[in-house]
Amino acid sequence: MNDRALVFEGIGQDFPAPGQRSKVRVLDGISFDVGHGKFIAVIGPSGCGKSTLLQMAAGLLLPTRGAVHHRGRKITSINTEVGFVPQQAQLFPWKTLAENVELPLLLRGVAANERRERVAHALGSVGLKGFERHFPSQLSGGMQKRGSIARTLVYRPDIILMDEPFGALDAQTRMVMQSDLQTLSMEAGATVVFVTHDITEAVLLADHVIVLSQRPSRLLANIPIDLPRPRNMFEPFRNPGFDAAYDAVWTEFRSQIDTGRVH
Ligand SMILES: Nc1ncnc2c1ncn2[C@@H]1O[C@H](COP(=O)(O)OP(=O)(O)OP(=O)(O)O)[C@@H](O)[C@H]1O
Repeated sequence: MNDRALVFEGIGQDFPAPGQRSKVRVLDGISFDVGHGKFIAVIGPSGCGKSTLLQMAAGLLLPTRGAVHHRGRKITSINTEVGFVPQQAQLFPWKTLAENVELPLLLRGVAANERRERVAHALGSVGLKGFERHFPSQLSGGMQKRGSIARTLVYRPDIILMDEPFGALDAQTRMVMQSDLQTLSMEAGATVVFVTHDITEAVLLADHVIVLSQRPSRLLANIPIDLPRPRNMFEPFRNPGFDAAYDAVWTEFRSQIDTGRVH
């Protein structure tokens, strides 16, 4: 199991339902693993438990059944070796961009010289060199998002967990961010688990797409995406093999959308 960065093994999660005696089963027998340096996208209908899986990898929540292993070690408490970029990642408004990005290093007791170097490098890698002294209110939504990604990259986590990080961005900014993320993860050989609702985004970014069903959520498919890299994020259909890969994911996903539709 040590040769895998992350292993989800038979994960089940029941949550208390307000006003009811019985619990709600959210996840049911989910198993998949994440190889070192791989980019995994998790896709599934709203409320199926995608964020819940990420929280388990971060040790913020323990599964009702099964276990998550990180480098062969069962996660039983907060996992400080992963970086988490949540849906609504926010920078602290009273701190400058550089101070925001520096924060995880301060908390880890990294020396001032090294902090400066690593902050400069992280900001450079997300294209924010020159904005160090800006406050978040002086940055666009996309730049703030880049800042929150830099804040995660700066402490070099073993695995990066991203929960719909680009969901709130406009379409153009989103494509630029997807392209930047691909470059970053290719250069750094990063291991990424990326939650999204967007099939195109999943297919363009991932090495494997995990498709989950509606609640109680089961794993419908684990689809390898073998398109050559770098992939063209701006013109998805120009990537050779994109149509077939999109079809493979859509074929699994569509049944989940049809059954949820109100007629
Ligand atoms: N701490 C909790 N207590 C009770 N129920 C919870 C808790 N956390 C999540 N849930 C429930 O578990 C289900 C899955 O939530 P989760 O946020 O993981 O879904 P998701 O697939 O990420 O959804 P979305 O795509 O809409 O963001 C939801 O029905 C939610 O209400």
